[in-house]
Amino acid sequence: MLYIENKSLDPHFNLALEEYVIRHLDLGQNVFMLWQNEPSVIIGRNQNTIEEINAKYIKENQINVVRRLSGGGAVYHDSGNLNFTFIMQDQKDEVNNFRKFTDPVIKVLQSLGIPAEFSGRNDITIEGKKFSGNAQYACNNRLLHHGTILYNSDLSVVQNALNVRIDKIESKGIKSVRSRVTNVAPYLKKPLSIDAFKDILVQSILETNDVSTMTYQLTEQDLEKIQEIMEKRYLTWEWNYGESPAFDMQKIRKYEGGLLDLRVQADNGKITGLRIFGDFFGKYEVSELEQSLTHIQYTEEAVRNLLESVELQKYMHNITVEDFIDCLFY
Ligand SMILES: Nc1ncnc2c1ncn2[C@@H]1O[C@H](COP(=O)(O)OC(=O)CCCC[C@@H]2CCSS2)[C@@H](O)[C@H]1O
Repeated sequence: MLYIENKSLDPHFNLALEEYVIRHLDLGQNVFMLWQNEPSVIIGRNQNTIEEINAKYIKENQINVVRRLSGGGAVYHDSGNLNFTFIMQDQKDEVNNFRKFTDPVIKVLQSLGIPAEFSGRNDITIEGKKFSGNAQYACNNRLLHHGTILYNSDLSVVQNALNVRIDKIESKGIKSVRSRVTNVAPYLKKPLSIDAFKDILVQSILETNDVSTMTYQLTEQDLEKIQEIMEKRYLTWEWNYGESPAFDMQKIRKYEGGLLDLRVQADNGKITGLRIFGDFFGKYEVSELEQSLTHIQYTEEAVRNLLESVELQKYMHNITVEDFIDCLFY
């Protein structure tokens, strides 16, 4: 097993690094990595991004939203959350064997006096509260297993960033399990910094006290390729939002000018169908507006541009562009 040290806190870089290692880097050995992100929501491969995030909170708090290659639900990361990744050379038959990868982590925690246990489908918990979610991705006969460890994250943000009014949305995407979460650090008998915890973890996984002899340093060439992957995928709106599966949604809100009721169908990040109801009145048929909004990108910017260009007041005398945007996106 080789260790790749990675100090980046950029989720786009970190997910591109994982992809680079599993798809392109051949070190002739299995690889282990530990990494942290600045505040980010990491969306599962088959999820509907818009459904998983609290868009308003995410914008106000400048939280990144990035989709990963592995399946499963949406999770929140900040620098108090430690991620671990195993990339196995030839592990077809290990797919879905989560315990093989969570057991070594559980062992370390137990050695620190923490009653951690594997639970359910893909979690590690303490006293029934989740602190680690795990997911896998297989490619070219290799297997990537990664998991989170909430060490000393801001748990109030976890709830806020992922908090969505699910009742308003019906989706074909996979919904996250909104389970109760906890940090690890408060359970330690003696306080330990996240860096010290990292050292203990990597030494245990690599079964050595001298990690440096088993550490691979990324080369300039590696970094260039990671940068390429990052730009082609993880920094694009198309990947992070556009990949979302089709969904149907109804949003009803009351504004100063009256009720607004929007029914939206979207696919691949585009609005594919829209009906507008409510107690507004205008000079023109609202179906004209519905048609203009259909087939444009399902982004705040695209919708705002369109609404401003058609003079919304012609169709809905008493509803402002801001009301419409609020109803559709927040
Ligand atoms: N950081 C973190 N760690 C553990 N659990 C979390 C976290 N953030 C949120 N949650 C809780 O888990 C559920 C989602 O659980 P669910 O089981 O739906 O999804 C997962 O666990 C996916 C794990 C992906 C791990 C990858 C490893 C590196 S990149 S991301 C969410 O609604 C919260 O209640």
